Amino acid sequence: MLFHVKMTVNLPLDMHPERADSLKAEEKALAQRLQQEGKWRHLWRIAGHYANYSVFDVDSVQDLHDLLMQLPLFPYMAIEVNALCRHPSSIHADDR
Ligand SMILES: O=C(O)CC1=CCC(=O)O1
Repeated sequence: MLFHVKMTVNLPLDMHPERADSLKAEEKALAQRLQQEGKWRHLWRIAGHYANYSVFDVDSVQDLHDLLMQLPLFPYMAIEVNALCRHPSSIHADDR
C-alpha cells in the first residue's frame, strides 16, 4: 500500500542544539535504513520549508502508523497522510 505523507518539522526554539542534532542524526539513520528496505520510497524536501513530502510502501495502515511513531522526530512533526492508488493514465504498470 502506498501513502503520501507530508511531515512538517517544528523543533522547539529552546531545544538544546546538541539534542536537535542528535535527533536529526537518528532520524537520518532510520530514514536511510527504511529507504534501503524499500519502505520509504521517496523523500523530498519541500523547497523553502523545514518539511518533506514522502511516499511510503507498507503492508497496512497499522504498519504506516507504527513506522511514523518510531521516527525520532515524531513528537516534533505535524504529519498529514493520504492513501494513494493507481492512476489509470500512469505508464508505470509496476506501481501498486
Ligand atoms: O528534515 C525532515 O524533513 C525530517 C526528516 C525525515 C527524514 C529525515 O532524515 O529528516
